[in-house]
Amino acid sequence: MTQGHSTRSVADHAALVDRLIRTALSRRGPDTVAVEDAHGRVAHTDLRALIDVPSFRNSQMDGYAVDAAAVAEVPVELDVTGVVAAGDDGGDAHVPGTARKIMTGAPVPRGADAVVPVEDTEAVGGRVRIGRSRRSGEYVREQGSDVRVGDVVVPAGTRLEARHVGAIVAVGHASVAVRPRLRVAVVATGAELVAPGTEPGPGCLYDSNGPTLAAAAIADGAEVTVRTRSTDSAEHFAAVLDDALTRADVVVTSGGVSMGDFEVVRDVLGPRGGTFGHVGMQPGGPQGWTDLDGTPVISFPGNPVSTLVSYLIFARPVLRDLAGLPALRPDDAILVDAVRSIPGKRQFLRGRRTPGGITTSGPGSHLVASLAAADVLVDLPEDTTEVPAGATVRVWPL
Ligand SMILES: Nc1nc2c(c(=O)[nH]1)N[C@H]1C(S)=C(S)[C@@H](COP(=O)(O)OP(=O)(O)OC[C@H]3O[C@@H](n4cnc5c(N)ncnc54)[C@H](O)[C@@H]3O)O[C@H]1N2
Ligand code: MOO
Repeated sequence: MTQGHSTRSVADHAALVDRLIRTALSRRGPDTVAVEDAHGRVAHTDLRALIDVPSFRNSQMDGYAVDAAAVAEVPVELDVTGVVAAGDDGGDAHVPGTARKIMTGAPVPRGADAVVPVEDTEAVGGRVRIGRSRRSGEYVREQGSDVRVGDVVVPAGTRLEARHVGAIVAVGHASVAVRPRLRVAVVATGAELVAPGTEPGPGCLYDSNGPTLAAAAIADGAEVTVRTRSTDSAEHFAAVLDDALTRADVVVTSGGVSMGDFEVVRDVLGPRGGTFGHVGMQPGGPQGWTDLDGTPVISFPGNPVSTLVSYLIFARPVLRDLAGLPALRPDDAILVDAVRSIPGKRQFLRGRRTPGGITTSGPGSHLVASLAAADVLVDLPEDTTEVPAGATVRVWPL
């Protein structure tokens, strides 16, 4: 990608960013975390059962443990030989032709093979009248009927949701090996930028790209370990960058990549092996990337819409995949009004779903409030120049 000459395709640049970020993360080994901290992490290996579940035969109902043969003919009255509660051991073996009161989850006494729910019984002194017959196995949860020792309970690569955490605890794990979480440094550049909550001087504005990129990376499962700003001084940017490199697997920068006199990102990273040029899209044309001894620096253009669209197209898919989050898929939708597109560039318009179809906002890359009002990106292919009202277009969720 040579400045001003060649233009890379969106797909080529996306593949490059994907490879750089995956390679960077692959240098880190798995983390081991307590099961309490495993939610939202991604299983590094297949998680197998360390014990059978259930680990002992137990009752599915509050009722009476019996041998099915004793209740084949009903009604019948049986002697009650005791009570088994959850947490008890199974007690003495069952004597055929008797009943033992039993609670849900309590071990079924050896020799008993069915449970009659309490609703179908009536206590009569020290005996119980059984009003309904039950077959062998009814309301008995057999050992290993859910999972057996050694079975895979959660495959490698699964993002651990509440249900997975419950299952891995139930099968005996106290800690779990998970993929490392991608550590992202966000560096916004520009002499004009001020922190939220401070008074912008003349010509200055709030740094909205830094918080945008950090929020987006967190939403896509990464850990944002550095959030910082640099002026357009090469010394300042180099110092900020060198610090970020010690704390992150990937550095994302915004601004300073186009053709002005103060393009600090390009000026500092170009001599360190960076590549800066154009990708055939709008917004987000100017892009850069640098491999700093295995830590990729992905450089997005500074316009707020360009920064976020660049992130969504180039970084979001790989971040979501590394975090075990499902890939976002495009839909087809109807355009309310006709739109134009720049020939030779893939265009991403900001759109909003309405009952009548997708409405679009202006194409300007500074329209940060219109961006907030949008909920889809309308994806127009390179060869499109005009799309009439009522046409079907491809839209991505924002
Ligand atoms: N002669 C040319 N000029 C420009 C070209 C070009 O090809 N030739 N490309 C234009 C396009 S497209 C874009 S996009 C921008 C990209 O410029 P930079 O990446 O160098 O970004 P800056 O100049 O630093 O800033 C652009 C714009 O965005 C505002 N900005 C920057 N950072 C932030 C931030 N963190 N939060 C909020 N707003 C930010 C900045 O104030 C500028 O208005 O270049 C065009 N020019
Ligand atoms: O590509 Mo710039 O990103 O059009 O505004």
